[in-house]
Amino acid sequence: MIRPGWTVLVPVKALHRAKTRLRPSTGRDTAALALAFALDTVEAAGRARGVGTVHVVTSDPLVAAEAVGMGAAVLPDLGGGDLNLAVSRAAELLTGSDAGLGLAVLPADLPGLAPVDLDLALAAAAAHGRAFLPDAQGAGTTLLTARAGHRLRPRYGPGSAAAHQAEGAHPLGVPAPTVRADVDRWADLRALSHGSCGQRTREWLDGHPARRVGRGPPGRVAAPRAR
Ligand SMILES: Nc1nc2c(ncn2[C@@H]2O[C@H](COP(=O)(O)OP(=O)(O)OP(=O)(O)O)[C@@H](O)[C@H]2O)c(=O)[nH]1
Ligand SMILES: C=C(OP(=O)(O)O)C(=O)O
Repeated sequence: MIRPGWTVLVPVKALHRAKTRLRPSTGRDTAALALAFALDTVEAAGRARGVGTVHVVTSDPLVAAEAVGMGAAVLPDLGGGDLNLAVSRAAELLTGSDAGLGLAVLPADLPGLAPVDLDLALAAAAAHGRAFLPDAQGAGTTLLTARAGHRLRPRYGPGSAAAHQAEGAHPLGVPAPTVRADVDRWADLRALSHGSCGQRTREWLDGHPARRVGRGPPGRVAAPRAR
């Protein structure tokens, strides 16, 4: 059942292939950390008032099982390793049965995501047929939205902010730092305060004390350092 509000797609790469840029810092635990990031992202998205339904797009059975356990829906990854194709095919599956859906794509690496920030970004996105939120550095993209009747046309990858703007998506300038703070490298994780991370990410960090990240006051998301 699709609840009123934005239908959120969270693409999650197969864990054994995920977060390769973190491997130098985490070694074999990268899969467990990627799972923690993903589930914390899904949990926070589900708590945003403007979100109706969260769909995890994945081929990974463990991710799928955990997502269902959290009350999220799961869509198959039909992208064959291509993120943009995975997102587009998942969107087609949803809009094929309900053309009235507003869709929002969130990467699964936002462990500090605050529902209030996501609500702020989604409220701004509602004013545009298609919109996107650049990542903290400004060159990439985290949130990508398409109102009902508009196609997402995802262009994730290097330089995706410019690519999405070139495709006619409106760049959102709202102050929603936790929606922009995707974690690709260890420096990104260190820029988050321990208290602002989701529970699963905190538990992973607590299990790896040698790698404890910055200890800003709970809830503060420091401006991510340059990557
Ligand atoms: N379902 C699905 N999700 C993907 C795919 N590629 C990337 N993602 C997700 O898209 C978001 C951004 O992915 P990347 O940052 O490019 O990949 P990553 O695994 O997070 O990190 P790296 O391996 O270091 O590039 C993350 O949430 C990934 O899980 C894909 O082919 N299929
Ligand atoms: C996928 C993207 O970036 P990253 O791989 O750094 O998460 C993006 O910004 O479009």
